Parts: sequence; C-alpha cells; structure tokens
Amino acid sequence: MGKSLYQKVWESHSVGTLADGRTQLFIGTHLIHEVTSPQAFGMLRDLGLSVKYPKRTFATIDHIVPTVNQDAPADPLAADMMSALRQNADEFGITYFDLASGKQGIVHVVGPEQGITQPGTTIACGDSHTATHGAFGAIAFGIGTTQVRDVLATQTMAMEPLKVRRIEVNGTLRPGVYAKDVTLHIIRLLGAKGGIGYAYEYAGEVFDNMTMEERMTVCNMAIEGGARCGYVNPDQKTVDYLKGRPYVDMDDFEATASRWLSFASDADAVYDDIVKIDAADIEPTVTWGISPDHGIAVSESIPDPATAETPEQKATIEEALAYMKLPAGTPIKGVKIDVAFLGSCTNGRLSDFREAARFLKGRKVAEGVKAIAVPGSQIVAHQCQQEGLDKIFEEAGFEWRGAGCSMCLAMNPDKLVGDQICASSSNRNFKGRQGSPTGRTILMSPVMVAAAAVEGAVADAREVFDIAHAAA
Ligand SMILES: CC(C)[C@H](C(=O)O)[C@@H](O)C(=O)O
Ligand code: SF4
Repeated sequence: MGKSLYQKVWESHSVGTLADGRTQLFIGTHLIHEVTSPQAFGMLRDLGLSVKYPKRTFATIDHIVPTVNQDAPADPLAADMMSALRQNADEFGITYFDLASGKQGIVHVVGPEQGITQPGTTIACGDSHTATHGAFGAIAFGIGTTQVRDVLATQTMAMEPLKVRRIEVNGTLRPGVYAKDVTLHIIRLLGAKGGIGYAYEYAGEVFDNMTMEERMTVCNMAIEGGARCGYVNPDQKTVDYLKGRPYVDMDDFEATASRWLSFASDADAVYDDIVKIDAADIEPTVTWGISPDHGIAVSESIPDPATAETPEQKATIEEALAYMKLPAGTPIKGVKIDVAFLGSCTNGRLSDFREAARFLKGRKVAEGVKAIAVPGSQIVAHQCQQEGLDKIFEEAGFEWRGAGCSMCLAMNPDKLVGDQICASSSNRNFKGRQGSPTGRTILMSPVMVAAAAVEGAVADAREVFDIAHAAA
C-alpha cells in the first residue's frame, strides 16, 4: 500500500511516543518572528535552557514593522519587540534577517525565497499561516508560543497524527481566475472548519500547472479552511525553484533533488477523504462577510438570510451582514470600497505585483480610494523595483511601501479607519482584522484588488481589464 507525502514525512520525523500517546515529532526547520517568540525565549531563560539547534532556527521581523520609516517605529512597544528579537537572536546564535540584511520580510515569504523551505521536511513557526511552506511538499505547522518554546528547547514537538484529505482540482482555470480564487472557492465549498483534523493535499492538473508562488497562495489559506497544514507534492518545478537559493546545499544537488521528489505521494496512496473539483466551476471569488468561507463569485449576490436553509445559516448571515453593513440579496459587484491593499503572505510576491501591474499600467486609482502596495519582503521589493513595477503602481496612484505584514493584520501603523471597506489580497476578513474595530474586509485576488482600486468598487477584473483578450 502506497503512502501519502504526509505519512512519509510524519514517519521519517517521528522520534518517539509520549506517555499520553502523542508523537514526538522532529522539526527540521523553525521559523520565528517578533510576535510569538519573546515569551518563548523568556520561558527558555526561566528554565535555564538554550536553543537546541540554532542553525535550524531562522528569525525575521514582519508584523510590527512599519512600512514607512521602517527602522524607527513610533510605537514604543514595536520598538521593544524589535530589539527583543535582535537580542534573542544574538544571545542564542540564531540567523536573523533584520531590516539591514536586505532579506527581511514576512516569514512565509522569506523562508521559500532563501531556500530554507524544502520538500520532505517538517517546519514549525509561531504563526498560523505556516501552511504556506507546504507548497514545497513540506509539512508545515503553525504553533503557539508554548510550542515555540518546546521547539526552541528540543527541536521537537508533541502532536497527534492528522487525517489526509486529497483535494483534486482538474481541468483548466478560466482567464482571470487565479490561485487566490481557487483557495477561496475550496474554503467556500468545504467551510472554514471543514478541514479540522486534516492535512490537505492539493492535487490535480490545476496545482500541477501552478507556479510555486501560486501554490504558496493556495497552501497559505489551508488554515482558513480549518486544516492544520496543506501541501502540494514536490515536482520538477519545486526543484527548479529551489536550485541555487542561499540555503540549498548545492553539493550533489541531483541526489538532493531526487530525495526531495521521493517524498511525493505514491500513486496508490490511501486517503481519508477525496474531494474533486472542476476548475471550470471556479470564478473570480470575493468575500461578503466576516469569515474566509463567506465567499461568492463576483457575479453573484450577497446572501439573503431570508433564503437561508437552516436557522444557524440564517443567524450567521445576519451577523455578518450587520457587521459588513451590506444589503442582503444585492450584487456584490458595485459595493464601494475605501481602501485597496495589495500585499501579505498570501499575495505579496513578485508574480502578484507583476500581474496586477500588467493591468494597472496606464490606469488610475479611483478618486477617494487609498491604495497601498506592500511587497512581502525586501527581496520582492527589490525585484519589483528592478522591473519598474513600483513606478507603475505609483503612477496609478498606489503608495509603494516597505516590506511587512502591513494592513493584513495592522499590528503597525497601516490600519483602516472607522468602518472603511478594504479590497484586500490578504487571507482573513475577521471583524476588526485590519486595525479598526468596525473596519470591513473583502478578500480577493491581487488583480481583483487592482480592478476594485480603479473602479472604486468591487468589480469583475475580467470586465475592467478585458482579461480574456490581454496577452499573457
Ligand atoms: C500574529 C500572528 C501570531 C498571527 C497568526 O498566527 O497568524 C498573524 O500572523 C495572523 O495572520 O493572524
Ligand atoms: S501577512 Fe498577514 S497573515 Fe501573513 S503572517 Fe503577516 S499578519 Fe499573518
């Protein structure tokens, strides 16, 4: 009987069984950032412990870092977090991609970029979007602060095995339909809690055909579907992407590459569940509510509680619409926006800015809309600048910012004001997510954010930009 990638990685990293029955899992790579690590280091000090494998631990700063005047945060708390990370990295001998390194950025952008993220490995990070790294065929878990402590001290953590659901998307995506739409569509179908207890294996023609950056967008949101992690099996594209990156050992790379590929799920692997989706059914998708599973095609109408199938559904729709202040049963297209945010670990990579810039070129952001473009890392910023993308954004009326999480979570000065509505390429539309307790978020793909910025309202990018006829 064949094995899935999840099983192979799990088995090759299990180092013991604890008294309570849980598995002690070796963590190949530990990524840390400023928000969830300070207390973990504090606990380590209290226990008189050191970091077990400093060479397997990598730090970056992303959440609190401002996107203008980056090294001088006005907020004293942010300044403290910044210096705490510096001190912890120095004291424990951890590699830290700080602002001066030219490699700083959102942890889930930096890992793959540096070639730290590798197939067949286990990765942990005190951050729920760690699933992003699964795009490389790694099993990557978001963990809490006490687990960060455990991993720092022992390079292992205690876990129960997951079930594996294979999500197969076959066929060809229609023009104007992006990886973000695929992931929003999956979450819409299976629910924000549908993946609880599962690892998601994304398979089929659509994922085979995706670039590594597109695969990252999909895996990034596995957690928004409730899954503990998500992955795509490694293939030649994975190998090509990683070849020559700073942390990839290039001695006998061929052997490394074939080891990586050997982790891919066997053809006769057995799954706990299989879901099949037709690529042709996926449309540009946007959210209308306060959970990532509140998604609809841009051509659809905002749900009406009156037509809900169950009392629970009715209550959910009512709560979401009361918060979003959107009229039930009316088209989502045309809902006015105040802010356009292009960035985050979901969609803040070179290909996201390239694709949005392709359509923004020569166009202007609608009057009254504040639009910001925030590269996911300093390297992404540099790549964009080399291609002149920053100029295209600026000429269109976007502000071009420095790298960080920015308005995705607004633990920095980039925040919504009052009940502003934001067209956002990020991954969460929870109440108050973007920094204002009454702020409203509509999730969508980068090109849809560009279309919304230009129209000043939720728009179908296929119409605004005539995507079907635009040359790739
Ligand atoms: C601050 C951090 C712990 C948090 C997470 O775990 O994901 C953040 O990155 C988010 O996206 O909400
Ligand atoms: S960009 Fe957003 S989702 Fe990603 S790590 Fe930062 S706050 Fe979390």
